[in-house]
Amino acid sequence: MLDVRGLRKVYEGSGRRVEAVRDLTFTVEAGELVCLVGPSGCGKTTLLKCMGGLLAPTSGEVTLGGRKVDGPPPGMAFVFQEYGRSLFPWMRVGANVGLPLKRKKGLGAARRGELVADALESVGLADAAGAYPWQLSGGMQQRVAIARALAYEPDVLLMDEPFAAVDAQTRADLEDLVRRLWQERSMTVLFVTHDIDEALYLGERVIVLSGSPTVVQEQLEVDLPRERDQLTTRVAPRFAELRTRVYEQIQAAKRGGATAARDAAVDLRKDSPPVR
Ligand SMILES: Nc1ncnc2c1ncn2[C@@H]1O[C@H](COP(=O)(O)OP(=O)(O)OP(=O)(O)O)[C@@H](O)[C@H]1O
Repeated sequence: MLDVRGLRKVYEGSGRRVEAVRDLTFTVEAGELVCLVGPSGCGKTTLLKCMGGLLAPTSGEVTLGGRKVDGPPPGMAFVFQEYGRSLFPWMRVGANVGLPLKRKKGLGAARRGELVADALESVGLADAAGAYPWQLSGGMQQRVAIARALAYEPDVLLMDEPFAAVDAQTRADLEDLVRRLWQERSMTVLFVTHDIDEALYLGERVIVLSGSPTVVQEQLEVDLPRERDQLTTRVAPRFAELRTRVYEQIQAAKRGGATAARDAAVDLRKDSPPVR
């Protein structure tokens, strides 16, 4: 459904040339929850911006439901890392959440109000509509950002390291929130993180990226039970095996770039879960 083919992105300008993404090809099926994990600076944000039509690739293409993405597609919503910057401080929470709905044609004020209330309810902030973002904690502000994406009723939700700036306890709660919302709302979710444990806890599939210039190093199915729990899932022997495997891949990528990483992938595949 969401297809990335031969995606390459080179930044040029100010006497600097950076090949951020070299050659990325993968597919995310409708209704999947896929995590992308890779070392810092490997081009994860660049990739998401290209997927969301916010940045034009140098070559290759992204298609959504067979249509080429060349601007933000209807039905796609984003949640970024910097919740502090993504919410307008002079608008109340309800107005922030309702803002993108103005892009949806033919939506009356009453329906907009329902969608906002429903989204805030979904993230446990039903009573916060009248507050200003700066009156809320960091974790609550990130919930507001998630509610704003949900109110839009997206088919596809792109999340770019959304929990990097919150404390560990809040992060665990927000991870559980994402899994619950994904199950309840049947959305396609693509979640970018540099945190291996987070990728494995959340994802049904994990795509491991190499260091920059980036290629897809490996994709693995997360064959953990669908019902996950912060206590039991993270200490399961299978979770530890998967974590070791992804960690090895990322280390190989850092040591020797994409080629060494692909060699490591071949070794690891001998006793591995299904790889697409
Ligand atoms: N607008 C830009 N102009 C020039 N170079 C850029 C631009 N944006 C990103 N880059 C470069 O592209 C590379 C990938 O950056 P990107 O932010 O996509 O990586 P990332 O994996 O999201 O990083 P991190 O994990 O640290 O957030 C980096 O070398 C970065 O300096």
